[in-house]
Amino acid sequence: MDASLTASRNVQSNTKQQLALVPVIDLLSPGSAGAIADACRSHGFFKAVNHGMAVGITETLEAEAMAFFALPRGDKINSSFGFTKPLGYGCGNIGTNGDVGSLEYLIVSDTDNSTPTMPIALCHAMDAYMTIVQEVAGRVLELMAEGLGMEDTNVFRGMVHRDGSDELLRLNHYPPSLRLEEAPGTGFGEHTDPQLMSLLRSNSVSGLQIALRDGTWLPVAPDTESVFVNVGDAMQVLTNGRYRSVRHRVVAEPGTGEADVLSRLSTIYFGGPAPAERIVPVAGLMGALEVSEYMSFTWEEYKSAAYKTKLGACRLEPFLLKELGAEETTATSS
Ligand SMILES: O=C(O)CCC(=O)C(=O)O
Ligand SMILES: [Fe+2]
Repeated sequence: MDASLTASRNVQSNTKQQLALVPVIDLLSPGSAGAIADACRSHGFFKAVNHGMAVGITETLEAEAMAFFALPRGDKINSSFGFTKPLGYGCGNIGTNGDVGSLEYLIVSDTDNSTPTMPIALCHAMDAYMTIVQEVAGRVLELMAEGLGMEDTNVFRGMVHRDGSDELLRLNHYPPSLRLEEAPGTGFGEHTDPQLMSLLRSNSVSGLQIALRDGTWLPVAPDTESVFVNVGDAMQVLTNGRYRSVRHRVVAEPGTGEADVLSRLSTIYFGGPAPAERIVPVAGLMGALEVSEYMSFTWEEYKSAAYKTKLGACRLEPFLLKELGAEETTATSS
């Protein structure tokens, strides 16, 4: 066989194998910025180790969250009374457009301090967690900029860590008792996160899957010691498509015997900008002749458009500048 053909086949199959693995990045290693840029381009997702988050704080949050979700349903509903939707407690629904999932959740915002009747220990645990997760988010956002060779490595971090920025913390709990008869297996349906990026931690119960670029689903083994990073839609636009948001979902495992008593608990930090922030490709990143792939919009406009769609919709699609051609459009919306 032609040696160059064999070599090219090997490269293709190596690339496929590499894609099938979740990139693992040591945030303290000297090459982390480059490795993060590669992962954000290829997967829009990676696992961060050596992130420096205090174990005690994450364990306390997990314990307080489990205690909260163990409360009677009425108490959980009452405890988030006063929150403006989508903040607060919810069960079975995801958003307001008919999406369902086998989970209950609690969403709080960093700027909305109206936590009227939530258990005080849980509030403290969430505050403490928010402080440490924001530090990791800042570091990751800086490395994301550095990996693109940007002169100002504070651009993304500055958007998310600013007065009035839209930072959320979400606790998701998937008890076997909530498994859906009408849509078995649906823990949390496939979607991309709209923000710049999300940081996800979970207990040791599996379920998270990410979509690779070829559309295949890759199960992500849970790892209680690591933080998983999702590239969000806003980052895709800010980098004019260099970094791609990742489609992901949670599959509710059928569970047998022992596994039936295990519930997945995940904690997700979403790093979004202030409502009036304009989401356009960062000027310092654009080549001389490069044009934006997207219309100009504010975070507020994007968020309200996203909330009107079904969870699995390609939410960036309506903002694509179609002149780029049909092929480009299809590739970007995946
Ligand atoms: O609960 C999980 O593990 C992931 C959920 C998720 O993707 C989300 O809340 O946006
Ligand atoms: Fe998500």
